[in-house]
Amino acid sequence: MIYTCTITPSIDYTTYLSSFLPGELNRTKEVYYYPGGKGINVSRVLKRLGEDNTALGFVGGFTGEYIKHFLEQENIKTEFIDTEEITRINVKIKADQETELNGPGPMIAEHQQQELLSKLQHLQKGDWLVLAGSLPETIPLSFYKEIANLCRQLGIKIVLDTSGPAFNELVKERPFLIKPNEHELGDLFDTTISSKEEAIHYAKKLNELGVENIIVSLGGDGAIFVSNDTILEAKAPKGKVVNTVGAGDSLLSGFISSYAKGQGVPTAFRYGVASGSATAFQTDLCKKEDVEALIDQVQLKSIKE
Ligand SMILES: Nc1ncnc2c1ncn2[C@@H]1O[C@H](COP(=O)(O)OP(=O)(O)OP(=O)(O)O)[C@@H](O)[C@H]1O
Ligand SMILES: O=P(O)(O)OC[C@@]1(O)O[C@H](CO)[C@@H](O)[C@@H]1O
Repeated sequence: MIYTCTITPSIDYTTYLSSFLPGELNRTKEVYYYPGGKGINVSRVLKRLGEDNTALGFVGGFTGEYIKHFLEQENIKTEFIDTEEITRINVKIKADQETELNGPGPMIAEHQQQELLSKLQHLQKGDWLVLAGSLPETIPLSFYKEIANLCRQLGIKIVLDTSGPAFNELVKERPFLIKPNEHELGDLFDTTISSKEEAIHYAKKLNELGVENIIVSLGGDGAIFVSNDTILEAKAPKGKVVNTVGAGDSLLSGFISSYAKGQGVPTAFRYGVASGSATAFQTDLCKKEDVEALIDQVQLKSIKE
């Protein structure tokens, strides 16, 4: 079974305008209220690609209820822990540029952290745990390490798509797979990544530190895959970009859904990149048929060191 865990979910209030003027009253006609947060996006895309999964994490208030209800409507199993705080609403403004306003994560009390650990103790050998989205600094780093240790003891594949100080610590715990974008990869090494060669160089360093598989997403330029014995470059399909929110989460979901079925890395990576682009080309997250329509347009190249 695949589990996702979103410590900081959101409702993504997504609106489209022909132009956005900061400091002015902007009236908008096209709005969407999507359940969001990276792990939740991964759950939604996995389900659309045919993978049953369970969404874990913390939600609260009327926004939390909305998220639970939305996911249940999509037949996604949820086992959220209730917070006393209202789950944040993130604002995504799509005009000539994409502007995002993400709220802070919730305060998670000690007993709520323990509740999550107890749920994780029921995972079985061979299960996957995708820990995705920002990790609040109000939770001690030791908690995230406890999660990683538990997964190692239980034989669970841990996948990380996160950022910040907790991410810096968690990469040392030898996760199975991580998916930074080029900025997040740069932040890990206190540097700026400005070329594919640099992305490969730093991804290799992570591999040497014990991360088994690294996917570096490069937006419209596609992505890089690095493991012990493989370096792949994938060029993304070209198309009209509508909303890139969740494109990285879709890339991860596509990769996991294919890999978990026993398909090899090149097939899974190609499927992942097609999923990321399929999401970028529409308002909501991609569906299976959108991904399959793009597969043949993903150009894969093996890179020799
Ligand atoms: N402009 C684009 N054109 C085509 N494909 C795109 C574009 N932007 C993103 N993608 C696809 O989505 C994948 C992930 O994109 P990106 O690197 O922007 O992820 P991210 O920064 O993690 O995004 P997010 O955090 O919003 O999920 C890319 O590898 C690519 O396949
Ligand atoms: O604030 P975080 O947790 O870093 O990112 C949250 C978020 O921007 O990421 C998702 C897209 O990847 C959105 O659904 C959500 O609003």
